[in-house]
Amino acid sequence: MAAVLRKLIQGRLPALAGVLCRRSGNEGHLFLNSSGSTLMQPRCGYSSPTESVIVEMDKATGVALLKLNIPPVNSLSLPLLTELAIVLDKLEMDKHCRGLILTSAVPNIFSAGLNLFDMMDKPNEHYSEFWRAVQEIWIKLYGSSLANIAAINGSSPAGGCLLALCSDYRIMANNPHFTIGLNETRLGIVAPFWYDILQWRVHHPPPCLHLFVMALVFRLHVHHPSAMTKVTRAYSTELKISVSYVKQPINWRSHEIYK
Ligand SMILES: CCCCC/C=C\C/C=C\CCC/C=C/C(=O)SCCNC(=O)CCNC(=O)[C@H](O)C(C)(C)COP(=O)(O)OP(=O)(O)OC[C@H]1O[C@@H](n2cnc3c(N)ncnc32)[C@H](O)[C@@H]1OP(=O)(O)O
Repeated sequence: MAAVLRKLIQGRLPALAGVLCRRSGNEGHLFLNSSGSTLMQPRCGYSSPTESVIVEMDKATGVALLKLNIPPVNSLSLPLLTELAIVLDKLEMDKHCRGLILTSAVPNIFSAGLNLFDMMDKPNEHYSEFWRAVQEIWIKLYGSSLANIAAINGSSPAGGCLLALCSDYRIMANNPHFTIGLNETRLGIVAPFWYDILQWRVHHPPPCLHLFVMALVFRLHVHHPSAMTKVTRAYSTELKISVSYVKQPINWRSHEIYK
């Protein structure tokens, strides 16, 4: 398992899509266009520079690979947040989808955080709309019923880091040039109180979560699918417990865990 994770974080994340497609046989690529509708693409490897969120769905595993695709730095602009929200809604409603991996199609950058130009020289209505969109992504990702992993394949400052924190689990490429953290505090931008929830969860991961995520990653990479079936059977109880742990209620402050 350590070897699998090492592969993942040594810059091979983009290859994951290929792995998923080769494995599934009946794969499709789901793209969101600017009007919010999705287009199925029958081929693996297709890419369009105009699509801001690329979704590659592996029907065999029920895992969707989401790639942020707004060069140069995947900054979280209002249009990107809106498109991402639509994609998350669609996946949430897709009964075949069991999990998602959030990553980037832009080399060396996961996300540069909130789009700075959405936070300056705009009317107040824009700020309200923008902030609502930021909170919506948090609620959709953190509150999702799908298992979700952030595959951080590049730098991820500020809101990019927060975006990754919304996921159940994070794997970051081991590259000394990739940075992550809340650099925006230097500008006086302070994350709101609900950021505590994410921070707390990262520092106190439920023990079973590791097993659950390891199983998911293993499922994606293993060359013999039957091996995974055995693992799933052997650890079925742990997996059930994991799933119940993964999605802590958002109003978790009342949860015993916080007392
Ligand atoms: C959605 C979140 C949900 C979870 C929410 C949970 C809690 C949230 C609570 C609060 C959120 C508030 C806190 C967050 C605040 C922010 O995110 S503020 C944004 C702060 N971001 C930054 O400071 C990033 C600054 N950028 C960099 O450090 C670097 O650009 C880089 C990302 C490391 C990439 O470096 P490099 O490859 O060298 O590229 P360049 O620096 O040359 O940049 C290329 C062009 O991209 C423009 N750009 C960079 N960052 C942004 C940005 N954030 N917004 C808009 N544009 C950006 C940069 O200006 C360059 O443009 P030009 O080529 O010069 O035109």
